[in-house]
Order: sequence, then C-alpha cells, then structure tokens
Amino acid sequence: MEGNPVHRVSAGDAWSSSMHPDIESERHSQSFNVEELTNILDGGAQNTALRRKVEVFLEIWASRYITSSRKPSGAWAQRSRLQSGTHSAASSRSWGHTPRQNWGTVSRGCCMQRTGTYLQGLETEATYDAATQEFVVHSPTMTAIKWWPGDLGRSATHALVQAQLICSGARQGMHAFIVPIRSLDDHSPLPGITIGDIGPKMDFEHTDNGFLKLDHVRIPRENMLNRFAQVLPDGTYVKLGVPKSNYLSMVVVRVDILLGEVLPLLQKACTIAVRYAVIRRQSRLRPSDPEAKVLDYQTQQQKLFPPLAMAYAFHFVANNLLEFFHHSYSFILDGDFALLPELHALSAGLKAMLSDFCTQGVEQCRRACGGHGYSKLSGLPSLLTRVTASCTYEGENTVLYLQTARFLIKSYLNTQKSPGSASKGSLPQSVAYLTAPDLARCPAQTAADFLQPELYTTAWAHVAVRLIKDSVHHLQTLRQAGADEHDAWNQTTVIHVQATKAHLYYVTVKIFTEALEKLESQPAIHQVLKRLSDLYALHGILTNAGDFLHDGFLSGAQIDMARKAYLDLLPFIRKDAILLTDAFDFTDQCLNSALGCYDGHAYERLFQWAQKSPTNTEGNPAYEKYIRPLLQGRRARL
Ligand SMILES: CCCCCCCCCCCCC/C=C/C(=O)SCCNC(=O)CCNC(=O)[C@H](O)C(C)(C)COP(=O)(O)OP(=O)(O)OC[C@H]1O[C@@H](n2cnc3c(N)ncnc32)[C@H](O)[C@@H]1OP(=O)(O)O
Ligand SMILES: Cc1cc2nc3c(=O)[nH]c(=O)nc-3n(C[C@H](O)[C@H](O)[C@H](O)COP(=O)(O)OP(=O)(O)OC[C@H]3O[C@@H](n4cnc5c(N)ncnc54)[C@H](O)[C@@H]3O)c2cc1C
Repeated sequence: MEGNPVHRVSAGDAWSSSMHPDIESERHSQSFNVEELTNILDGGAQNTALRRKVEVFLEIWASRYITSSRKPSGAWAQRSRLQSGTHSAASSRSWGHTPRQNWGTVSRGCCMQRTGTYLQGLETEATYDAATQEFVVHSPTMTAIKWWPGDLGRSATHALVQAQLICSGARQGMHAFIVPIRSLDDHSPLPGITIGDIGPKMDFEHTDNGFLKLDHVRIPRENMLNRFAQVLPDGTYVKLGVPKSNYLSMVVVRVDILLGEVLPLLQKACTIAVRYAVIRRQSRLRPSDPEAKVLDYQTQQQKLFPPLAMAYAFHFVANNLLEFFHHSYSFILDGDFALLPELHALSAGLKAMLSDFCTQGVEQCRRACGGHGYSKLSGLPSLLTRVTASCTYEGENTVLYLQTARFLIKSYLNTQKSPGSASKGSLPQSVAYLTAPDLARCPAQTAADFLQPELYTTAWAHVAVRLIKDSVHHLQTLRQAGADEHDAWNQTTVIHVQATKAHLYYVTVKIFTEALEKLESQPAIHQVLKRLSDLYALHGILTNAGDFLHDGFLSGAQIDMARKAYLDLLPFIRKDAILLTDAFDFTDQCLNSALGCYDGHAYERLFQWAQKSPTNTEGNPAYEKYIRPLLQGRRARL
C-alpha cells in the first residue's frame, strides 16, 4: 500500500517478513483507496506525510530513550510537562497572559488547577492586598486542597490556580492566577506550599497527578491572568469581558481532548479488535467448513461495527466542533460573546457523549477479543483504563450533560415566548430544528427507506424535540405545583439528561451525514462511509427504540424494518472492516498490541512477548523462598 509507513514489526522474527494469510486475504480486494481515506482523516495528504514524519521521529526518540532508560526521569517529566504545557498554553491563550512575563521562559512546567466540578463553589481564595499590591492565595479548608492536577506531584514549578478573587471588599468570582510552587534553584516546595503526588491510580501512572495546599501564599498583582478582568494597583476590579469568559479555557481543552486523546483511543481499540477478529478462528459456520474467522459471525460484527462507525462519526463531529470553536473564538476576540453559550453547550455535551461512547466502545472491543482481550499484551486494557478517565476529567459527564440541558431548555422556551419571532434563523444553529416542521409519523414503508439520511436524521430530530418538550413540561409542572426552581430542577434532571442525549445523537447524525455530502466526489469512499453513517444512526434508533415508539412516530413494524436495514449493512461493512481500520494508519509501535499488529501474526507475538515478560525473565523468587523449602521438608520426611 503506497505511502504507508513500514508497519514496524520486531525485526528479525521469522514471521515478520510475511503477512498472515488470514489478514492478507482481507486486503486483496480493496473497494476503496485506503490512503485516500487516511488523507481525509488527516485533512489532506500533506498532513498525512507530516504526521508520519513526526511519528517516525517520536518513535525513534522514544526507543532511544527507552534503551538508555537509566537516564533520570527528567526526560519523561519534560515530556509530560510539554503535554500539560499544551493545556496551560491552550488555557492561557484563552485567559490571556499576565503582563509580567512570558511564563514559558520562567517556569519549568506549569500545571492546570481547576479541580472539582463546581467552579463557582471553588474554596481557594485570592485576596488582594493593596498595601503590597499582592494576592494572598490560600486554601481555607481541607476540601479546598487541590487534588489531581497533572505534573503537580513532582514536576511543575508553577501552577495555574483557579481561585475566588476577593478585592474591593467583594468576591468577584473565579479567576486564574500563576502561582510559583517550587524553587527554580533546588525544586523544593516554596514557603506556604504543601505539595505531593496523590498516589496509585487506575491509569496515567506516567503522570504525576498531585495535591496542593496553599497557606497564605503571596504573589504579585501581575500574576493574575488578565485578558478578561484586571485588578488595578488600588484594588479596583475591572471587567474586560463577560464573567463566563473565564471559562473559555475549559471549552478549548474539551475540544482538544476529544481530537487529541479520546477519539484515537477508540480508533486504536477498533483496529486491534477487528484485526484480531480475522486471525482468531473458532467453531464452524457449517459442519463441513474449516473453523471460521470470528469476524464472520453476525454477533461479532454487531459488537465491533457500531464502535467502528462511531470512530468515524466522531472524527467528523470533533472536527466540526473545532471549526465552530475557531469561528466563535474569532468573534470573542472582537468582544462579541454571543456564540459562547452555544459553544459551551456543544463542547460540554459532545465531550460527555463522545467520552461515554468511546469508553463503551473500547470495552466492547476488549470483550470481543475473548481471553486475550484481558491480557495487557493486547493493548486493550490500558486503552480502557485510559479512556474511562475522560468521562471524569475536564468536567464530569453528568454535570456537563446538565449544562447542555440548561441551554436546550432556554432555547426551547425562547421558541415559546413568541412562536412567530423564533424563526429558524433566530435560534442558535445547533437547535434550529426546534422550530422545524415536525412529522407525527415516520413515512418509511420498507427497510431501504431507513438508509435515507434525510429520514433517519428527521427521526432523531423528532425524538429530541419530543424529549426536550417533555423535560420542560415536567419542570414547569413542578414549578406550577409550588416547587422552588432548584427543587424542580433537581427533580427533573434525569429527564433533562435523557433529552440532552437524544439532542446530541441527533447533532452527531446530522454532522456525519453533512460531512458525507462533501465526499460525493469520491464515490468509493462515500459509499463505505455512508454505510457507517447509516449503521450509526440505526444503531441509536434500535438501542433507544422505546423513544421512537413512545408517541407512535415509529411503529413496531417500522422498527423491524430498521433492524433489517441494520443487519443487512453488516456483511457489506464486513468486507471493508480491515481496510477501514488500516485507514486510521496506526503503526504497530503506536498500537503496542500483540493482537493488533499490521501483519496479523498475533499468536507468534503473544507467545514471544509473554516469554519476555518479567515474570519469565527475572527468575522465580517464590521457588527459592517457598516452594523449594516445602519440597525439601517433604523429602526430609520421606
Ligand atoms: C492536543 C491536546 C490533547 C492531547 C491530550 C494529551 C493527553 C491528555 C490526558 C488527559 C489529561 C487530563 C487533564 C484533566 C484536566 C482537568 O480535569 S482540569 C479540571 C476540569 N474541571 C472542569 O471542567 C470543571 C467542571 N465544572 C464546570 O465547568 C463548571 O463548574 C460548571 C459545571 C459548568 C458549572 O459552572 P458554574 O459557573 O460553576 O455554575 P453555573 O451556574 O452552572 O454556570 C454559570 C454560567 O456560566 C456558563 N458556563 C459555565 N461553564 C462555561 C464554559 N466553559 N464556557 C462558557 N460558559 C460557561 C453557564 O452556562 C452559566 O450560564 P447561564 O446559564 O447563562 O447563567
Ligand atoms: C485522570 C485525571 C486527571 C485529572 N487531571 C486534572 C488536572 O490536570 N487539573 C485539574 O484541575 N483537575 C484534574 N482532574 C480532576 C477532574 O477535573 C475532576 O475529577 C472532575 O472535574 C470531576 O470533579 P470531581 O472529581 O469533583 O467529581 P464530583 O463532582 O465529586 O463527581 C462525583 C459525582 O457527583 C455528581 N455530581 C457532582 N455535581 C453534580 C451536580 N451539580 N448535579 C448532579 N450530579 C453531580 C457527578 O455526576 C458524579 O457522579 C483530573 C481527574 C482525573 C481522573
């Protein structure tokens, strides 16, 4: 396959010069050009070439570092700092810099501190002292201790701390401050700083997540990030943006995380599980047949192809969100914050939905690999423990769904204030469908009708509108019955989350189908991706059938048609499954999986890698300490 990097297999192995026949046969008849699809995923052939160059460089750098791993861990720390630097760079980009200096030259790594869900409730205080023109940053309670920030535990010299600003005798809400935490001379904690690593975690062992307790730490006035607010020398507070602009950094990182971290984890899991599923043979489709590739079983396809469809759907969704962020940010830089509420609602909701589905998808891929999916040598357990964290960090998912719910309720109520005025044009783009003409019944007459993007997109819009209306109705009913707004809200949050998930599924179906419209000039790729789009939409309908049956929008017979359309897609996707995962273009080193290597020699690698595991190479201490004395004792008694 032209252009593809050499999929690094361990050199010198007897099998490494050949392809396993069971995977080679999958690459013979190509219904589309894999390199072309890789270019689409990268945003162009030049990006593919650049990415590959960077990968080769990083893999050479990493292998050199590992071979000389007796070096102090500084190199890794430096690398992890670079990552957190990405975050803090992203954040300071949205908060603005402090006037004092470019912190990149001063700090040796800065960690982000926004820990915890309820930012308005953050307890850390930054009290302005006009006499010295300093902020006094303090953790007043045990629960104010910062917990989790990456690189805080041992590496960072400065922290970007979110704290409640207190100046001019008033609490001004959450603001960001650069706080030096370790000496630049000997890396020891500075006065007033109690700091350390939070201990063992489910994953991210390469990151020193830390805790930080601040005891009346003084920092110069200039250390407050000041793009959207300032404190003058006499303590006067000056707002330069809107209060919510302080939150912009979280929008940036939520968008970055989806593209840079969460989505690749699902794509890797799909690559490993699909490749293994054509190597693993078990049982027979017919008694007279040889044992079948497990990917030939319909149930295995039903396990692996929805996550594969999501891996593609979410690629287009995350890129669409990134484009919307850039569009909105250009207005925000001009002081126009009108798009910020919609940007927040979309980024919060999509971060929650995509991290939820990617976590479910990675687990599905792991379980589809049987016993070897439970082996760390498959690479799947570490993908799972890593991706599952994304449901919590950068905003816990339930809390973020509820942020989107608030936006949906406000948008819907706007359409009810004066129905005429709330024409499609006046609503934010992502909720314009709230005023679109609504069908009471789905017109589908055959299974083939369910392969029409217009039909299933409309079906999702119908269910989302109905659930949003329902959630508002429940909220208003409680309010009219005398419940206060907070009780009424809390008693209806389950319904709001359900409506939000339907809204987000509709948004993702719409983005995927619209992305495909731009690929119609590449018919072979358009066809293979349309099957994934159809499968993604129908998978959602079938797993939420009750929501479509509830008001008769779909009948039971139509659900059967949708299921037939869904099941009929599986054998078509089966033919392209290996090529669709090849197009993600992960090198073997990047996959780090004995099951998922490009050449398909899973069993040989599993056997070789197992023999290299420390338990097989570092002797058997248990024998010397327990087994031999036991045997000797027995022998002595005979
Ligand atoms: C290339 C890069 C990728 C590479 C990847 C490398 C590997 C990465 C490995 C993973 C590393 C993990 C690192 C993790 C870091 C973190 O976890 S940092 C900590 C993150 N913490 C959070 O996200 C906190 C979550 N909480 C909140 O965001 C807020 O508290 C809240 C839940 C949204 C509530 O806001 P709050 O002000 O507390 O109260 P409300 O009344 O609900 O909101 C007030 C109004 O403000 C609006 N709003 C809230 N948030 C935003 C926002 N982000 N943007 C814009 N507007 C916002 C909200 O809608 C309210 O508006 P109104 O309704 O109009 O009043
Ligand atoms: C791997 C990892 C890395 C991290 N890195 C960083 C970092 O670099 N910097 C940083 O600042 N932080 C970091 N964090 C912390 C992370 O941002 C928080 O854990 C996250 O924001 C969730 O907040 P919490 O832990 O307080 O959860 P909680 O809010 O305590 O959640 C517990 C439960 O309470 C529920 N809940 C909370 N509030 C509400 C509500 N209003 N309505 C309904 N239910 C609610 C949640 O849904 C959840 O089920 C990291 C966390 C992890 C796991």
